[in-house]
Amino acid sequence: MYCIFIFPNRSEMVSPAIVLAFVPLLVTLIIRYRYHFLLLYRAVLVRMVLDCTTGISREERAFQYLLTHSLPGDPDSILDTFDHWSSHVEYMSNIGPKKGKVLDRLITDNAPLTVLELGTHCGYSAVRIARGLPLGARFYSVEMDECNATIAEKVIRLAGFDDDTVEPIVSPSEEVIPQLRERFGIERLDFVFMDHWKRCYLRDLQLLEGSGLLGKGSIILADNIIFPGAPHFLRYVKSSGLYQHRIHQATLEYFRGIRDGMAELTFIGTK
Ligand SMILES: C[S@@+](CC[C@H](N)C(=O)[O-])C[C@H]1O[C@@H](n2cnc3c(N)ncnc32)[C@H](O)[C@@H]1O
Repeated sequence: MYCIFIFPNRSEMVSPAIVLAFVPLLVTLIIRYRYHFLLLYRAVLVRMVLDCTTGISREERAFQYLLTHSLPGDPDSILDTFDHWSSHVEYMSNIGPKKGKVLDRLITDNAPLTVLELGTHCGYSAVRIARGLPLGARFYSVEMDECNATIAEKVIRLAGFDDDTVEPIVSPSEEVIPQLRERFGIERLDFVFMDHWKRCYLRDLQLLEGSGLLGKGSIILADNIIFPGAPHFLRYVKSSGLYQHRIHQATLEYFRGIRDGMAELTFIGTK
C-alpha cells in the first residue's frame, strides 16, 4: 500500500507569529464563554455518553432517580429531588428553583382558574404550577414528544395530581391551540406558561390571540427570552400594543453564569 503525503510549499504555510496572535483571542473566547462550553458538556456530551452506556433516555433516568429519592404524593419533595438531579447529576432544562419562584408567585397572586402550559417536558414546571393552583382550577399541559409526555404524566401522578387537576395533552402546540375551545370547552385562559421551542413563541402567541381565549388581565409568562432568546417574540410584544410587559432578569436554570430572563405579559386587549 502506498501513502502519499502532500505538504504545502513553504510560501503557503501560516507563520507561527500569526498563529500566536490568535492565542489571546482564543483564550478570551474560552474565558468569556466558559459557562456555555460547560453547558454544552453537561447538556449534550454527558447526555450522549449516558444514553449509550445506560441504554435508556435521560428523561427515564431522571424518573428512576425520582422514584428512588423522592416522597410520592409530596410535590415539594419531587421538585427538590428534580432540582438536585439537574444540578448535581445530569443537566435538565426544567425552569428550576430560581425562576420557578417567579412562576410560583404569579400563580399564588393571581389564582388562575384555567391554565395552559406549552412544553411539559418531564413535568417539573407542571408540578410547580399544579401545587399552587386554587381548588377547582383546570390545568392543561401540552407536550409534542410522546416519550417526554409519558414520563411527565408519571411524574405528575407521582406528585399526587390526578387528571381532574392536570390534563396532559400530547400534541404540537400549533394543533392544540385552535382546538382549545371546541375540544376542551375552554372559554378563557387566565394564565399561559410558554416554555417550548423559542421559535414557536411568536406564532403561538398570535394563535392564542386569534383563538379569542385571552381576556383582559390574562397573564402569559414566557421563559428563556434572553437565552436561548426569543427576539421576534419580544419585539412583537413591545410593538403590538396588546400587552403590558415586564422582564424578570435571571440566570439560566441550574447555571449561574448564563444570563436569562422571563417575560411576563398582561393582555390588555385593544390597541
Ligand atoms: C424546555 S422543555 C420544557 C421544560 C418544562 N416546562 C419545565 O420547566 O419543566 C421544552 C419542551 O417543549 C416541547 N416542545 C417544543 N416545541 C413544542 C411544541 N410546538 N408543542 C408542544 N411541545 C413542544 C419539547 O419537546 C420539550 O419537551
